[in-house]
This record gives sequence, structure tokens and C-alpha cells, in this order.
Amino acid sequence: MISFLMRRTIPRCRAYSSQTTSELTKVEVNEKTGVAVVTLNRPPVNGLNVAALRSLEKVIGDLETNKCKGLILSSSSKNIFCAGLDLTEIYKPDQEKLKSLWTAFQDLWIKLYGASFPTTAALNGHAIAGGCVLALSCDYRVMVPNSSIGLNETELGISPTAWIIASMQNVLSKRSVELALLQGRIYKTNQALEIGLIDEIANDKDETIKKCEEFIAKYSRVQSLAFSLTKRELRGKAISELTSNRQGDLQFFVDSINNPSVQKFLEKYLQSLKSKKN
Ligand SMILES: CCCC/C=C/CC(=O)SCCNC(=O)CCNC(=O)[C@H](O)C(C)(C)COP(=O)(O)OP(=O)(O)OC[C@H]1O[C@@H](n2cnc3c(N)ncnc32)[C@H](O)[C@@H]1OP(=O)(O)O
Repeated sequence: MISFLMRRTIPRCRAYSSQTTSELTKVEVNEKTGVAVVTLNRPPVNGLNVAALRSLEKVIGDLETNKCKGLILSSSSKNIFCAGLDLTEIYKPDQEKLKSLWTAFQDLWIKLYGASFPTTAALNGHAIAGGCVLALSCDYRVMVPNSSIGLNETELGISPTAWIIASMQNVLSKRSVELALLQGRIYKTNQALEIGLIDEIANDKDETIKKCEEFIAKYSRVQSLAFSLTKRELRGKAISELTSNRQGDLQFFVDSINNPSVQKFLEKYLQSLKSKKN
């Protein structure tokens, strides 16, 4: 069943004993449970460029084909889950690359949000903007202390589009979504737990994975077909709204990014990230 993931086999004593590694996304499947740990691997911050988005999308597609029992999305970084879209791809962007970036992000969201198996995010660190979208696209989120999570797009001058809002509305109260999005607010771990943006806190990365495994195990008695049909009923509307308006959604993003005031802000923002070290 999971033979496609077994090209590089590691010793049986490990719980997760079959694995493939691409440069950008590492996959380890527990042969006993069929649960896959998928690790984002684009140092330093797992910035999402086209290749990273496509790599993750392909992995999820393969897991779907191979009837995976559950997904744990993790990161190879010590303290960052994902810092969102690669800012260097949206500052002074090449227009074709910009379109490919958003199209790849749409494709990934459709696969992850609509996955027919339980999905979890083991947040071993910050999950900002697109990183938060990845977490919100999963069914469950566990985060380590002293990290941050949220959608800061309005701070950057970009307005979140309908499917991103839908992902947040799936998790938070209407009031919390309004406050979070209109303020472009980033939450610390304990605040995120309070409003329901994450489901649990874990002490460290290993514990995030353990808690995600426990969550997925709760579905062991649920019929796969019933699970996927129910998820489709719950999430299908948001997905079909995007699939029927892909071009409009893309144009909105491209226009937002090309807005001179957004470009001006991105320039300062990138400088401020760089100057933190000095
Ligand atoms: C309608 C639109 C809705 C959805 C759209 C989504 C758009 C996005 O996702 S835009 C991306 C927004 N992301 C952010 O605002 C996050 C920015 N980064 C941070 O806040 C911090 O880096 C961090 C909290 C994630 C981590 O902080 P830490 O102190 O550990 O590391 P840094 O020194 O800040 O970063 C290391 C290194 O990485 C560069 N970098 C950080 N984030 C990004 C990024 N998103 N893309 C590309 N590069 C990034 C940062 O500049 C540093 O680079 P140098 O080592 O070269 O200085």
C-alpha cells in the first residue's frame, strides 16, 4: 500500500520506518498505523516558493492515492513551522512567477483542506501568514509554547481571499475571525489556544507529533469513506467556490501584490527582517 514511500528504507526499530526524502519535503510513514509525518524542509524559515508548494502538493496527492491513514505536517526547523509565502518572490515579482506561486498555493490548499484522511499540524514554531493557512487547512493543530501564529496579510496591505477566510471561519468564531483578520493579528501560543486557533499545547516537537498521533488514532474506528464524504459535505462549498473562481482569485492576488503601496511596504518589511540581526 505504501510501497511508493519505501524507496529508502530505514531500520525497523524506528516507529516511522518507511521514508522518502525530497530536498523540500520529507515523508516518513509509520508502517503499523499508515500515518505519515511530512516535514517541510526549506531553511531557514520554510518560505513557500513554487517548488516548495508543488513538492508538498505532490506528497499529499501521493498519500491520497496510497490511502494514507493520517497526516502530521511538521518542519525541519528548530523554531519555525513556516513563515508563509517566500517574501522575496512577492517583492518586485516576476509576473509569471507570481501567478505560478498563487496557483500552486491554491492547488495545495484544495488538496490539503479537502484531504480524505485526518490531517494535523505539529507546530514546532512560528506559523505566519501562508504558514498559518497550512495549519488552518489541517483538522487539528498542536503548538509549542512561545511561538506565534496568525494571518498578518492586512498588515502587509493584502486582503485575505475567500478561501483563506473560510479556513479560519472553519476554526474560529465569527467574532474572532473579524478581529484576527481586520487587525492582521499574530497570536502567541497561549492566546491562540484561548481563541481556538490551536487545539493543544505541547512541550516540544516530539510531543507535538505524539499529540497529533493521538488525535489521528481517534479516527481508527471511523470508516474512511464516511470520513471523506462527511469532510466533503463540511468543506466542499469553500473548495468549489475557489475552483469556480480560480482566475478571479488569482487576479485579485496579483493586483494586490502589484499595488505600489504593498510593494513599498514589502521593501521596508524585508529590510526590517534583515536588520533584526544587526
Ligand atoms: C490574500 C493573501 C492571503 C495569504 C497570503 C499570504 C502571504 C504570505 O504568506 S506573505 C509572508 C508573510 N510572512 C511573514 O510576515 C513572516 C515574516 N517572518 C517573520 O516574522 C520571522 O522571520 C519569523 C517569526 C518567522 C522567524 O523569526 P526569526 O527571528 O527566527 O528569523 P528571522 O531572522 O526573522 O528570519 C531568518 C531569515 O529568513 C528570512 N525570512 C523570514 N521570513 C521570510 C519569508 N516569509 N520569506 C522569505 N524570507 C523570509 C529573513 O529575512 C531572514 O533572512 P536573512 O537570514 O537573510 O537575514
